[in-house]
Amino acid sequence: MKFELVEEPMLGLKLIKRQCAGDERGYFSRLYCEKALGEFGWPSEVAQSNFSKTNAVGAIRGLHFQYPPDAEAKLVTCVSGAVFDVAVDLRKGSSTFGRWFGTELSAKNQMSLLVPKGFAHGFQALESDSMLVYFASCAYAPENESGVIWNDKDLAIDWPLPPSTISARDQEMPPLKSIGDGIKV
Ligand SMILES: Cc1cn([C@H]2C[C@H](O)[C@@H](COP(=O)(O)OP(=O)(O)O[C@H]3O[C@@H](C)C(=O)[C@@H](O)[C@H]3O)O2)c(=O)[nH]c1=O
Repeated sequence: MKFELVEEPMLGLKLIKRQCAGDERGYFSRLYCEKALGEFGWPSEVAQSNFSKTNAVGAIRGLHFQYPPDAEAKLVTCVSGAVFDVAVDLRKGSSTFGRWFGTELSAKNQMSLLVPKGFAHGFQALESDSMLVYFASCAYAPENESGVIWNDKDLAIDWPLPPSTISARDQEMPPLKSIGDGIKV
């Protein structure tokens, strides 16, 4: 059971569908596979695997990224509920610098988003108690952690729901403009 490429909306940003083997018990699918995902551009080993549960419909987490040398690729999967998952291209010299892509990831649709290094990532919960698992290619490095404000005027992300909960830290994130012409990854 492997993965199918559904869409590559920006270079290296890949929407992937997990193939499932179903039977009377339920189904089986791979969350991560070094060989198969390497073929989709996953850059290295997994340094960290994260899990988050978001209680309230409309809650937003993000947009987050880490500066080099701690830039991370992330493979994001929703294992319960549903989220609107967003990636923003911050790569210096990229023809899609400053563009965002959003898509629904849910336990039902079996999609995962492979977010390459040099992107900011965030999401909005579309259902209560939505749970995400994400693999990261680099460990958490708070000294190199940063972000972009979720409602940045230049980005103009079309969040599907009115925002409900947002952390104090995320409400103080800088604007896209503060990143200048981008991050060299
Ligand atoms: C991300 C992270 C946080 N923490 C700590 C810091 C803090 O005390 C607590 C909660 O952190 P945050 O508020 O940053 O959690 P959260 O807002 O869920 O952060 C996550 O957001 C999404 C959008 C991402 O893309 C992730 O990479 C990550 O940045 O957990 C770690 O110990 N390790 C980690 O890897």
